Amino acid sequence: MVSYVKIPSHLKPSDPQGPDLLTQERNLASFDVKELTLVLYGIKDLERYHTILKIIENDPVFDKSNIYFMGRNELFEHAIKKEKRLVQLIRENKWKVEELQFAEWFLDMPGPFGAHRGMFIPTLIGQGTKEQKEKFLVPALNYQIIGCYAQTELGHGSNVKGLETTAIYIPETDEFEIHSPYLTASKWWVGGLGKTANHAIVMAQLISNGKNYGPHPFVVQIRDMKTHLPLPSITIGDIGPKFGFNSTDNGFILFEHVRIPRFNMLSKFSQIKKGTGEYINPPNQKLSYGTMVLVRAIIISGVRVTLARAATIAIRYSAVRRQFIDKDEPKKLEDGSIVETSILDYTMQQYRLFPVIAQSYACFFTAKMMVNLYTEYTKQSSSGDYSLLADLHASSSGLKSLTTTMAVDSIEDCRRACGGHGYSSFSGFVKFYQDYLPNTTWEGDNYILTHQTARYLLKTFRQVTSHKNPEIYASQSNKNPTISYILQYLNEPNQKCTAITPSDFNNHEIQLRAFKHRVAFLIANVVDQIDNQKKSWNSMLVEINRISRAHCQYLLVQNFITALHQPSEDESLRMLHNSPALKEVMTSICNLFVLHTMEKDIGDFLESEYLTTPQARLLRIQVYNLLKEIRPNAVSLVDAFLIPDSLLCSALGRYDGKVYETMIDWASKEPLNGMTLDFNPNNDTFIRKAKL
Ligand SMILES: CCCCCCCCCCCCCC(=O)SCCNC(=O)CCNC(=O)[C@H](O)C(C)(C)COP(=O)(O)OP(=O)(O)OC[C@H]1O[C@@H](n2cnc3c(N)ncnc32)[C@H](O)[C@@H]1OP(=O)(O)O
Ligand SMILES: Cc1cc2nc3c(=O)[nH]c(=O)nc-3n(C[C@H](O)[C@H](O)[C@H](O)COP(=O)(O)OP(=O)(O)OC[C@H]3O[C@@H](n4cnc5c(N)ncnc54)[C@H](O)[C@@H]3O)c2cc1C
Repeated sequence: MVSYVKIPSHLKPSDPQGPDLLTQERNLASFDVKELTLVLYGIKDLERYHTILKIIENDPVFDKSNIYFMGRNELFEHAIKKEKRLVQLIRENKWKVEELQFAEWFLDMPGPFGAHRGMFIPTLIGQGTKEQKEKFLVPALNYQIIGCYAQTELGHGSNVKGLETTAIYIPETDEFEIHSPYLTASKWWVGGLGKTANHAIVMAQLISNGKNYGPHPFVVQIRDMKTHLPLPSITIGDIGPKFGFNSTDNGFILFEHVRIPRFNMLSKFSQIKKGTGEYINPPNQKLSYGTMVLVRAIIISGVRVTLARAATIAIRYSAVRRQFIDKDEPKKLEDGSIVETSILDYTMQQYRLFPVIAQSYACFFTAKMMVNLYTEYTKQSSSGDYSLLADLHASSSGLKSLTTTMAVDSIEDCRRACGGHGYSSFSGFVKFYQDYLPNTTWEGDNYILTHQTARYLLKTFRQVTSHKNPEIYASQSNKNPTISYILQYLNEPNQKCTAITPSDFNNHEIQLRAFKHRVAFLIANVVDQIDNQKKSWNSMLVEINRISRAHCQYLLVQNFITALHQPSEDESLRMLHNSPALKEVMTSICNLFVLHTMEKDIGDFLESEYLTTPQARLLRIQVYNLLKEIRPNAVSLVDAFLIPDSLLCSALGRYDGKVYETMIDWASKEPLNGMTLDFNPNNDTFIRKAKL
């Protein structure tokens, strides 16, 4: 890229230690960073990581050096080129999902084929029959057709049952007629629809013989395969500029009595019989919502790397950045000179940032749990057993809500912790934050999703308590954490925390009891208000949100603690258990995650009377103790995430710590610097290109 400003060559580094500060930090580590990286990725995935990264970093099409200077059209064009190149690479290297996941992560650009891979293909796999897979999935996998997932409408997104697009069965021609009766029925927000896709999975109200059977998925060809123009009676457009995600063409579409063959209704679970229009019920009414459950689980699995990325930038920058001389503990160099303090040494900075590292590790263990639960569900459902669906839906909804909210809050916390430079695009936070933000809204608004989890929790509580002998559920409590904590609460509703010193709060049994007691207490309270005090659902929504959050925080805590203690067949966990140094640092991180989470929601723990006010003070002291304990390992803990510089795309978070050199180098490439100002105030075109 062209540099428009010549930087004077006489400049000496004002901080002689400069980037070496990171080396010094790295020397403080109490554990082997490579070993921890191996735990996080596993041997096979780490090999994949390096292979794919090399390919991506060496390909000029994926070059990101210009990315912060691009406008919408340029971004979109760039994204299309990347997508095409990615497809070539998939073909050339025969990449499978495992490789593709790394490639998409490293590319770090929401692209117009994202919904094709992330929504269209999974829906065909999950909801199509064998014949439908042959017709649609095979060409989709070969990129001969490009699809999108058109569910949300201008007027309805969260309320899927309220969608207005209709699919009416016409027995005479054995077709469905897809129609948008109102403006509000216009499909809206659909990724890849605006300019790219030629097929769509359209969620529409299925109507046969005058009866409405609710939303079902239909495959609709929307553009001509040769001209790429919208097919007759179909209106398509891009929805316009957005908060972020501008490299993707989110679109809208309206249908005017568009006919499609009956074959195009995805019919793995429910069908319409030819001619009679008879509806065949699915084994479970919610199976047509299957894609949402899968994608929520995938989103949860991705949170850990989002948090890791934010923490990496903020921690490295905080180690390099110095402000003020700490009067009580001035920082001395070997030659005795006093230098300003690294901002990472300020306890407030640690309090803001170390919990983000801890959240990332916590999400790592819960992602494993989510993948296991989803795999188990897939296994059982393939033989017709859908009994795990309710559990899966409840935990994936609540965890998607909790973890993505945590992620966006933490990205912003990390950005602010970088001061003024955090506001520059060069920090690596701006586009990252903008593109990540929709995760709190898509695949279910984060507040709406907590209703689903709470529904399940209340139902389980009522089931257990209404039984004459609640102990009947004891045999299920091993597998079902909700039943386990409800039973514990019913047996001992007045449990008290036994901690008498700050370090007692490191006891994992005390921690687990605190979370279990708190959530069961809150659920019991909501059940009482709804069932006995006859409060309406709406009047309880704040509490509904609170119990979902409390339940999911408990899951994160439980998964972390279990991972540290329980013998496991899992390769990563075995490596962790076999290394005392790793176990020690992970235990500190786990304690920080648990106690910081408690401290943030201390009101709940006091209200449930598990904690006393003096104990709440002790807990806070233990949080401060943990910050001190973790401080020497902070940089190494983020290094272990192994987020490559090419992905971070950050002047602040670079591995080598050359923050200031990069800031001015990138600033010199700002295209505005290649223009001169015309000072004539009467001239409208006051900016013109410089002759460089
Ligand atoms: C390689 C891959 C890469 C992937 C990259 C990812 C990129 C991603 C890019 C993403 C791009 C963005 C793409 C996009 O954004 S695509 C659009 C996504 N849209 C949404 O997520 C909409 C959110 N809304 C809903 O899901 C529903 O309308 C809700 C759930 C709110 C209500 O629904 P409804 O009003 O119908 O139900 P009800 O509340 O009366 O409850 C009735 C019963 O049903 C049960 N129930 C409800 N739902 C489910 C379910 N799903 N599975 C199993 N069960 C379910 C429920 O527990 C209850 O059970 P019970 O209590 O009666 O027993
Ligand atoms: C970048 C991006 C990409 C997207 N891609 C796709 C796509 O490819 N395909 C697709 O189909 N959709 C897509 N979506 C749409 C997305 O799934 C919806 O926006 C999302 O499901 C939320 O629905 P909504 O917009 O109708 O919000 P609304 O439901 O209108 O929510 C607005 C507010 O009202 C509150 N609210 C609503 N109902 C209740 C209630 N009952 N109780 C309490 N509070 C309530 C919500 O909490 C929220 O705060 C995308 C969205 C974005 C931002």
